[in-house]
Amino acid sequence: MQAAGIIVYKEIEQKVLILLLQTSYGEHHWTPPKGTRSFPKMILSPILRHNMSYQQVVSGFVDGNEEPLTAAYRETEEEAGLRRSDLVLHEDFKKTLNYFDPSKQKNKCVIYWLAKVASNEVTVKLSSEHRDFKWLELPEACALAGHSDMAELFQSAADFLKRKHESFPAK
Ligand SMILES: Nc1ncnc2c1ncn2[C@@H]1O[C@H](COP(=O)(O)OP(=O)(O)OP(=O)(O)OP(=O)(O)OC[C@H]2O[C@@H](n3cnc4c(N)ncnc43)[C@H](O)[C@@H]2O)[C@@H](O)[C@H]1O
Repeated sequence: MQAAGIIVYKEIEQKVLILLLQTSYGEHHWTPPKGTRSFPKMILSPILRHNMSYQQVVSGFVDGNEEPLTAAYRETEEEAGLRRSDLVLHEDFKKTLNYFDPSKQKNKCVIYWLAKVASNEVTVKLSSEHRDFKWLELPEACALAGHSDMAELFQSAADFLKRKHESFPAK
């Protein structure tokens, strides 16, 4: 099972705050916006949100896979209400998590990108799949996500940003 998502963050007073969403189902766990490239979403979402014709969508589906980054953007918009234009993507950050999903009894592979909000004024709008969201500093985000591989991912994102800031020092 393949999924894709985006670690969305904002910077306030030189603090990096990571966006986590809490599911409204199951164990109510917290993750960044992400999701599986599922058939119903692929069919309905472009039709409803992007005015694509049914034929365009079906031919895209039959032709192969939705690009993982496209899926990551789509999931972020569906789950958090943040559009592509609300985000500034770090194209050189891309990491994969592999784990066993106990609820679906399947191995899962999730590709994550990293993006900063274009403006700190953006508003998160949840879908019915989530019941809460938080912007958290690294230690709190790691604790709430609750999985060591996710904590390592957040840490590698923080290290990546630190290196970037160091290579572009403030004047
Ligand atoms: N328990 C449930 N009850 C009812 N409906 C449910 C359900 N679980 C999923 N659904 C349905 O599935 C839909 C969403 O499915 P998807 O469209 O597949 O979206 P997703 O965000 O990838 O799903 P999910 O929350 O299951 O995945 P995650 O990997 O975080 O989490 C999957 C599992 O892996 C664990 N996990 C998450 N991240 C992990 C990590 N980094 N390492 C190890 N385990 C991790 C989580 O704790 C969780 O147990 C929902 O709309 C809902 O209808």
